[in-house]
Amino acid sequence: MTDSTAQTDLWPAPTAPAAVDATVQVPGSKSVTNRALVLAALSTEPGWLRRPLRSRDTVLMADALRAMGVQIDEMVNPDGGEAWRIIPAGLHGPATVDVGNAGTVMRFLPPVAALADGAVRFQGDARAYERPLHGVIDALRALGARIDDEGRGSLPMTVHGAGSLAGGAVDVDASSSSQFVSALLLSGPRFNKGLELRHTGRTLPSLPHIRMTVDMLRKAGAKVDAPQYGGTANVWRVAAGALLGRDLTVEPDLSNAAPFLAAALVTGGRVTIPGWPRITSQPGDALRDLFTRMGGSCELTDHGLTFAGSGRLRPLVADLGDVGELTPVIAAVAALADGDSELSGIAHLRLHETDRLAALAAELNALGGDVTETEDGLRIRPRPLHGGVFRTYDDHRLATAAAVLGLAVPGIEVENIATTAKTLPDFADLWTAMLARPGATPGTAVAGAGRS
Ligand SMILES: O=C(O)C1=C[C@@H](OP(=O)(O)O)[C@@H](O)[C@H](O)C1
Ligand SMILES: C=C(OP(=O)(O)O)C(=O)O
Repeated sequence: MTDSTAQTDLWPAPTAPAAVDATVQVPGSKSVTNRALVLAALSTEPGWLRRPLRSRDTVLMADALRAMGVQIDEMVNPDGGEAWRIIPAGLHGPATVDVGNAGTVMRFLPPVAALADGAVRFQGDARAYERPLHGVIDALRALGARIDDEGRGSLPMTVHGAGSLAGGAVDVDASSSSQFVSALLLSGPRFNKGLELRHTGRTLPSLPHIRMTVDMLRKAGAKVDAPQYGGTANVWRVAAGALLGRDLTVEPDLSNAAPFLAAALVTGGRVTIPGWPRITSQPGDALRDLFTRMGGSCELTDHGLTFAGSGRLRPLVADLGDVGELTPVIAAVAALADGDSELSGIAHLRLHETDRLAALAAELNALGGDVTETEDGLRIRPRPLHGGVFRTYDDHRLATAAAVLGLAVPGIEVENIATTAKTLPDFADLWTAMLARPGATPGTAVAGAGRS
């Protein structure tokens, strides 16, 4: 959780002047956008991506694919947002890929590079060199790829693509990141023998994200056998075959809806997220259940999701292993609740943008909280909190979690709010606009036993 950012760049988190009453248009899903870009690049024909997320992670993905020969034209979508036209081409090196600190770019693209003709160099932010990649590197080597990582098992590295990859059966321990599985599955149809992937690890985080991968592969025409989730089977099979170009409209990013829904919960207000899908593989859909358990209620209609707080914040005892990326905002709400929370199943968060368990404990405790790390999660005992600097460790979800706390705790200054550009560049403006809504009822109390 090294903090490389100077503390001079501080954003005063606004307190909620009243119960929020707002409609928030949340931009497109990072996970869907970056999967769609990879699948489109591997297709046999051009495709469209409508309302894609434009953020640091997705621009890095698009630029990396362009560096390997894919054409991506950016246009205005007639129904709003942008439309990206993706025109696949023979993938080739030499190329350099900047992964930034995007797990999706650093894990999903090495298999694509193995299919390219030529050398593809991977580099990125300092933190990207610490995040695990061995599952992808070892698997690709077993499937026939040549990779020069100077024995590190992590970035930086060069994939020496041979224009094709044998493929076949491989064992992968993906207990440190589900993205190892998604990465190999996404390129699997283009391997000569397809792919048979057996997960050997004791745990497998973020299953909904793997389900999203399988779902999007099938919609692109791939033949995929997936284990019954929740069962004991652990083998995925992808048949070799062509991927079809699609015309896909990207759903709003439901994980990025978390801070806005949390605002309804914390202020006893109401927030509507238009376009919330009725059926989705996004893990953020679990917020409907999790935040209802924490004291709110929700209604899902054809217009979207309306979530209302009750003025009361209940603690949460939950295994968040499926939905790890929701943890920082949930932890912020839990720190304001009227009882002790226990969040488990999230040891792998130590390997995310920063060590999220250490960072959340340190920053909440610096404001007067009582948070301890457990072997696989956090124990959060609400205490009266006071203002102060909330360090964000270049982690977008630490920054949005701090904004949630700031609604109820005066004087919180968020370091480097601009780090939200990883997945939600408009965050600060959306937040301010949400709080300025004329529908707000002045004088409504803000919930939270933990605030000062
Ligand atoms: O495949 C994806 O799009 C993601 C998978 C998850 O990664 P981990 O399994 O490493 O947690 C998640 O946390 C990340 O934000 C996005
Ligand atoms: C873990 C996350 O990102 P990444 O795709 O970089 O793994 C996240 O967005 O919470």
